[in-house]
Amino acid sequence: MGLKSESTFLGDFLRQCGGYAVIDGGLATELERHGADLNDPLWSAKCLVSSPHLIRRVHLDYLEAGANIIISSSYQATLQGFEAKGISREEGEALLRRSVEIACEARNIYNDRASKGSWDDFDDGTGLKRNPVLVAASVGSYGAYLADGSEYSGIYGDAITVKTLKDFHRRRVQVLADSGADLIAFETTPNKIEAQAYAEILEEEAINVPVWFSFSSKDGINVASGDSIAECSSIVDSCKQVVGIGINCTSPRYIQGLIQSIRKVTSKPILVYPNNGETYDGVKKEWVASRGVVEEDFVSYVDKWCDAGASLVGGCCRTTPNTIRAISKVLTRRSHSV
Ligand code: MET
Ligand SMILES: [Zn+2]
Repeated sequence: MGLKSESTFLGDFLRQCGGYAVIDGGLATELERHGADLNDPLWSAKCLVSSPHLIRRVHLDYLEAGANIIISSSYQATLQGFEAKGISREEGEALLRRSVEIACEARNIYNDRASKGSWDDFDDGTGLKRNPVLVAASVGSYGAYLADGSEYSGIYGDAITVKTLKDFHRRRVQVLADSGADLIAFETTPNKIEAQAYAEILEEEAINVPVWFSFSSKDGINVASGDSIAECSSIVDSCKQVVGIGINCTSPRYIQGLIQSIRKVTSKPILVYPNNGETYDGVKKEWVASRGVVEEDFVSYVDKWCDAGASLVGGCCRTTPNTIRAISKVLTRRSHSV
């Protein structure tokens, strides 16, 4: 894909979707809901080895719920994490590619079913029998690899620099760029040095697939580490490969203000896929429900996020196909009134 097409890539896709696109919901937490035990440093990537059929099934559930973009199971799949498990470099790279293949298989099954017309209720009145679908290859942050919840603190310690982060991420980004995915999704980025590291890799490796960046926040003002969301967004906005910027795995109640801050520094599409408002306890390795929002509340935010400037909306941890179905309804209604 040439660079010129990258500049219109997401805009063209959004037009095809009617103005708004639906991102899928939590992958790892949905795998757990289906019985997978992800208490492991590889988290959802553990299923790449043990139960790829379950990953495909969850992707398919999200497509059937209306998702236009499904995100691969490579979030916590790192060559370093695989090596710690005795998985060789070559096998690790094959597993990264496999995560994208599984998502593509789910898309094929979905397209096939749709073309056979087995979902009669799917025609939304536009004559479109099925949703256009992109596969995004997930890249989780260095904090995700640490598997201690530090993608929500962004505090990596003094020993971690832009250089060490580049060394950490470079090969995985190259492999995923060549995996056949439509785009790369840098997810849950918690600080400025990691945004900088990714941006430099994109430039140095002349990565030629579109990418999006999403940051995590725990106060609705800054990214998780306390670095300015405007500054982080500006850094990535200047990369030619970047087709969208946004927020994921952050409480719904913080999203609107963050969209407004991002909008001030970019004209690129804004994407949001919040979690359900619970917080992750990295020590106990569990989600704490205290301030979670119920599904109806989550969905009641969607119009506000779109009014503030978001055009891609989905869910992150602890959201489900039901959440995505409800988001899809809101966005379909908005698309028809554009
Ligand atoms: N795409 C990833 C997932 O849904 C994002 C996880 S954020 C901690 O599993
Ligand atoms: Zn999440």
